[in-house]
Amino acid sequence: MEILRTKVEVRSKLSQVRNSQKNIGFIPTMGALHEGHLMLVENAKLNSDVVVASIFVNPTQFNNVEDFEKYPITVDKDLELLKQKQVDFVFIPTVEELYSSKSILKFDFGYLDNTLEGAFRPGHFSGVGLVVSKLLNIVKPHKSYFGQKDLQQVAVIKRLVEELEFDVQVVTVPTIREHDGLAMSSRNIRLSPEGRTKSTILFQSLTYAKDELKSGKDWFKIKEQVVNRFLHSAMCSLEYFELVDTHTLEIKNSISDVSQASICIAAYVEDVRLIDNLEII
Ligand SMILES: Nc1ncnc2c1ncn2[C@@H]1O[C@H](COP(=O)(O)OP(=O)(O)OP(=O)(O)O)[C@@H](O)[C@H]1O
Ligand SMILES: CC(C)(CO)[C@@H](O)C(=O)[O-]
Ligand code: BAL
Repeated sequence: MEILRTKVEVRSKLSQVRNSQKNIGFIPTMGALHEGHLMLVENAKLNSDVVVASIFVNPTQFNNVEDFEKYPITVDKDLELLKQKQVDFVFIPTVEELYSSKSILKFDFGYLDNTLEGAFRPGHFSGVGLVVSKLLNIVKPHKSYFGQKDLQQVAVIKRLVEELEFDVQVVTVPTIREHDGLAMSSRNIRLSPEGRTKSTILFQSLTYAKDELKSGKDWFKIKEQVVNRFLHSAMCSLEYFELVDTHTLEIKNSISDVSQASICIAAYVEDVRLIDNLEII
């Protein structure tokens, strides 16, 4: 496995790969790797000749300074895991390397910027759009892999790729969970043992709502129950709990007029903000 730190190195190594007619699979990450990230790598390994991962905690996508400063960093362990998975190249740029000039470009993803994550994290998707555009332009992969855990991010990136004509296929990989259902996330390691136990409320709320919806219960009643459950749970506070069209992320009040629906949740457990979602149909 080769570690690349500059854009020049990445461009030079990967143009050789492309010239030898090999396919490149790319997994962008912010590090603090877990089984969810490794599943993206495994998918890439199955479908590409050469696998490239990046580790970069992108400052422009953080709307909250404390969240940025507390973002877990475990580079040595990450490199060990990527090596075990036989990743070919890892790109680890510094902030100066990717943002050599202070960016003035902003992305506006319209509706996607004003709902769910967009509404609670102003500027977040603009930062994601910016860094993903940079990474795709530097790595020029044939396929790029993203987790379904960040459902809205997938919608944003698909839109970015479509509108800016990036020549890449966006592949979505299902969410990998802990044994008790908690979606794996780098931020989980910030939870105290008690917070970790309480954090199952997210997945439990999703599965409860899915079962109730399937048995015909009214969405507003289900949502009320979930809101109440959070109000009675010390350490946990709900930010949103919404039924959406899986593709457009449009908010729905029932599953009667959609072909694919998901429930999306964001909640704080202690001071850690967690998100998750579950496909309903
Ligand atoms: N549990 C998971 N299952 C599948 N993919 C995941 C999972 N967690 C993260 N990913 C995907 O891995 C990629 C890199 O994500 P990132 O490095 O932000 O990790 P993360 O665990 O989502 O961290 P956090 O949510 O704390 O920011 C993204 O495409 C993300 O959707
Ligand atoms: C796609 C991404 C690597 C961009 O920084 C990040 O948002 C993430 O890890 O999901
Ligand atoms: N995986 C999402 C990245 C973020 O929370 O900023």
